[in-house]
Amino acid sequence: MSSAQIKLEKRGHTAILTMSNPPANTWTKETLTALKEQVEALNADKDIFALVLTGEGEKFFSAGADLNVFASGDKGVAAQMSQVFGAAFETLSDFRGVSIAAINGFAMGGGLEVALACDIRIAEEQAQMALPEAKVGLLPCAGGTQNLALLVGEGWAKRMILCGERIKADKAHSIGLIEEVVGSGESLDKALALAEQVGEQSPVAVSYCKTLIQQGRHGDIRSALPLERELFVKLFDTQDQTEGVNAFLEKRKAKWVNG
Ligand SMILES: C/C=C/C(=O)SCCNC(=O)CCNC(=O)[C@H](O)C(C)(C)COP(=O)(O)OP(=O)(O)OC[C@H]1O[C@@H](n2cnc3c(N)ncnc32)[C@H](O)[C@@H]1OP(=O)(O)O
Repeated sequence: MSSAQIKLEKRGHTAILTMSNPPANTWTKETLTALKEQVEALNADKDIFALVLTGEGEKFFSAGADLNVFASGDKGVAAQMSQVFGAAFETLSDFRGVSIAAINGFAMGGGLEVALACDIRIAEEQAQMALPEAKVGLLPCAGGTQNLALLVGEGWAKRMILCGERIKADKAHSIGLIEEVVGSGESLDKALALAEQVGEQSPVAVSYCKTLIQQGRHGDIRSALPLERELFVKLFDTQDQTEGVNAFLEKRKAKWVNG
């Protein structure tokens, strides 16, 4: 199910979602709803283990919310948009497989927040990132104030959010905002290679591990540690558990059924 503004391509066990809303791949109610629906459909597709999110064109990953939407100063629009942003990006965060942002250009505001909702971020050397909402009298309402600080610490999060500092890919890498910098035009290939690596792991085990990491992030270690033990045992209800161990012992590649 492809949509005009969030294009979908499947390659093996990986889905590529391309934000396509020229000129700057901005977010509107429609593009956010399309993203949410695409991720929900991928979540239900047992053959998909990873998704890669990128932007169409060479200049923009995404410049964030379409600022035309907020020009009238309508509070009802603000309430609706913040809900739609939250629903879309939380659905992405909760994707059962691994999500990888291939940042191919400017990632600004909600364009960086969507990358923060992914599990892994790879950026091209020319990419630039910012949460510049306050510069236009707004604030990051799609997870940015929380997720950025969790990744890079409060100091850099404050520089980026309170001072509006825009950073380049090499700086983003040095502060831990992205995991890798690649050459211009190479982010999609790199993300696909990582997604292929994901496909070598048991998808159920990956999904449980992700749940546990999220639990540690949003909850506390006292509830995450017993859950770790519980999900470890629960893996033994799956075919993939016996398949994984026996494939190793028989010196062959595992064939996952995602169950
Ligand atoms: C909860 C979430 C909230 C938010 O996300 S609020 C929005 C946060 N994002 C921003 O503030 C970024 C705004 N954009 C920019 O600052 C600049 O762009 C860039 C620095 C990223 C690039 O600058 P340059 O290279 O000079 O390109 P250009 O001419 O500004 O952009 C090309 C076309 O794209 C339109 N555009 C860019 N960003 C947005 C946007 N966020 N909303 C609406 N339009 C946007 C421009 O206006 C222009 O259009 P035309 O060619 O018709 O003049």
